[in-house]
Amino acid sequence: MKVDFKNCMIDINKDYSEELNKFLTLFSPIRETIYKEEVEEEFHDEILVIGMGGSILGTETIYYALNPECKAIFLDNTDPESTLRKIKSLENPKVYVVSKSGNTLETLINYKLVKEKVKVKEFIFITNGGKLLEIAKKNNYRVLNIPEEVPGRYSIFTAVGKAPLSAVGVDVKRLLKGAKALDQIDEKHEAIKNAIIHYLHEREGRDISVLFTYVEALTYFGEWYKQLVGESLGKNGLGITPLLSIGAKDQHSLLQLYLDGKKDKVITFLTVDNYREDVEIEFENAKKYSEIIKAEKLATEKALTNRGVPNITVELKEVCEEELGSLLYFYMIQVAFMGVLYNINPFNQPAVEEEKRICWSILRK
Ligand SMILES: O=P(O)(O)OC[C@H]1O[C@H](O)[C@H](O)[C@@H](O)[C@@H]1O
Repeated sequence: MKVDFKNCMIDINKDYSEELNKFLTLFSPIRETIYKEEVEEEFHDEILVIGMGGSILGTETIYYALNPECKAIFLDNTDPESTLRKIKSLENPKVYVVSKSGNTLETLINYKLVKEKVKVKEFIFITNGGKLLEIAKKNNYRVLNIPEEVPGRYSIFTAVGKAPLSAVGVDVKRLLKGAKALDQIDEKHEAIKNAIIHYLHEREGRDISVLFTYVEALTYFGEWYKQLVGESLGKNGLGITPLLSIGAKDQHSLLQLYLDGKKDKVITFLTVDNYREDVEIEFENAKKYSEIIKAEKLATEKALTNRGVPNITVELKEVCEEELGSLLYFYMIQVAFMGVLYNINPFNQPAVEEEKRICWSILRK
């Protein structure tokens, strides 16, 4: 992957070595995960993953981006229509139940529903404790653990992602290879630079981070990015707001706002050099279909730049395991380093506990 900062419209003129040293200590448990290759699950032609937030979004990101042959269904919410439609489509799945705490309400109820309604080939629990570990022990399910010091939304390179992804045939070693390719972390690292750029813009009031993906296969990456940014940085009245847009179609819905609305945004284009599918077609001077969306992205980039809207382009060679491993690791570095710049803990999410307490009390009335 490569990052183009030419339209970032801000100068980095401070030494961040002190913050970098603090970051390297903070980030070390996450760095360790990309060097552990132990988890390889047997391939199965139908899997179901049950989880929430960091326990499922990374796996969905990679699955939906690569779109492997094997069928995978994800229960990541409690919407009855969607959940029951998914459950009805299952025949005899291998089921991964993923929850670091083991106490997440949605994961517990979705496990119970599947246990009662689906003929399951095998349950594998990826958890460190709580009610789920008790259930696993009682039913003698296989249990995989997550390094305790790795927060959920940074855990894609642990068994959380590696187990279900290897079960659907994703080449996890290539995923890790992509992350390792970005593991020489110094002040010149592009993720560190991108962190400082977004931090400095936020300090000047540009606190909305628009992820404008011109690759529909990376839509779920946007969901993962939302949680990573929202939960890591939204503390003590601080943070930036992640907003997902899909190119080229959002040029016809949100671009007016980005061009002529409040100047409170930093746009990140997410593109590929090579689309995995393409077709020859003559249209104006274009000879291939992919030339259209590339022209649209370039035009949008120029229009935003002409209006003084800061924008950065992150370009993957194409959507593949290595590039996805690099992309996820890039943003984990960026967001964790932004936590250091804000002097907050990017790895917890204390505020969400209040909602959970209230919900359990409602259900227990
Ligand atoms: O993995 P779990 O313990 O089930 O947690 C799943 C998710 O729920 C929590 O409430 C947090 O919002 C997320 O950071 C976490 O990823």
